[in-house]
Amino acid sequence: MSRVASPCSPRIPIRLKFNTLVRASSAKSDASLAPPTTRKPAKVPEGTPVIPPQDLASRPRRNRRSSTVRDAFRETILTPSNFIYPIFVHDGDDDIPIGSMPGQSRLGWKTGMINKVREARAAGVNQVVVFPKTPDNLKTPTAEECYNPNGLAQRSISLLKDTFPDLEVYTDVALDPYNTMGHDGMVRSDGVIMNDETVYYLCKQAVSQARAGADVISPSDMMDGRVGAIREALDSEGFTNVAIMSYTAKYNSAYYGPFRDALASAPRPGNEDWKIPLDKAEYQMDPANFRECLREAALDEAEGADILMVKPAGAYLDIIRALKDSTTLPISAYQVSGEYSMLKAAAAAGYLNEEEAVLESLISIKRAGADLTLTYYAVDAAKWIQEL
Ligand SMILES: NCc1[nH]cc(CCC(=O)O)c1CC(=O)O
Ligand SMILES: [Mg+2]
Repeated sequence: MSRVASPCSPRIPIRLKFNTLVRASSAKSDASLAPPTTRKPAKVPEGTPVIPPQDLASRPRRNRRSSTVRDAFRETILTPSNFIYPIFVHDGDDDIPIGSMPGQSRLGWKTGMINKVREARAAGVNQVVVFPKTPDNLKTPTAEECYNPNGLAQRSISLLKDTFPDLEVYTDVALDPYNTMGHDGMVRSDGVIMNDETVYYLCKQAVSQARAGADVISPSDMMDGRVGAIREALDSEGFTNVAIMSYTAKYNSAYYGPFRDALASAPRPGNEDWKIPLDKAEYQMDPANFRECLREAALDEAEGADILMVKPAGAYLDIIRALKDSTTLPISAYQVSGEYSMLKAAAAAGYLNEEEAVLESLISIKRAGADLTLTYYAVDAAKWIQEL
């Protein structure tokens, strides 16, 4: 009995010869299309058509046929040591749930923060990034509170390092949590966000965080030249071991909404006298653009960044892959508040299996090239991974 050639896969002569021999000696009926085996034959549903097998040299499904085989060939494995957990702190005692981010709270900077970090460490997550919620009365147009040695961020960093010396503490460098106008930089009356004046304060902010014990300074502001300026400021103060994780390709994204809610840091409307842009398009990147990410990456690398970040993550996997291929520096990606809240909302509505969808999103980010992932799911995901 001769086999039916598949129209798209040419016959391979050697296979045909072997096949013909086998068929010639044993083929008698349709039943012989099943391979000879001493194992009990599996049943097929009634109505299954009896057809000769396709003549395929390659059947990718062979490498997916059992969980042992799938485990053996899995390229991307999540580990909690790649996660960075972003925490929000406030200058009070109680933890205050964040409405737009179910499951996340503004933690009391003492007890709540320490308890949460202890829980994260128990799950294997030993890296955090700290975001302070500045009380309104401490905000100014030029954001001096950002480098207050006794500010909330500085106190929180200190307490974390005193309590957990081996915890890797990342800090946020930008003016928006301290700026009355809700921008990452200082705003001029014509609505221009001033670059170099802002960088001067970012350097003071970075040094104050290093003095408090920070391990990694993370500028999230997107001002030009800030990585080099911060590197120089840190070095000149003796902090040559403090690293910089630059928000290199940070896009002007709607997915930051819940975060701005959490910190009450959204841009405020201005007036005739003082124009305040209601978005961050002047400094964050246009989501429509790709090539700019390579330019930003080359600059940050030349200026001395230790880690390059892409943000957001899920909708920017092409950017993660491009940076990964353009540098030998480690790449991080930030699964931002909006990505978290979308997954939470869909899970709460019963539209998605939360654990499966979240782990898939994190695998995809890592597969795209992220060495580190900042995610509000860090602790949950670490626990799920341990249970797998
Ligand atoms: N410097 C601001 C900053 N740092 C981190 C985030 C967003 C993080 C998130 O959405 O989870 C933002 C928001 C923004 O740029 O407006
Ligand atoms: Mg830049």
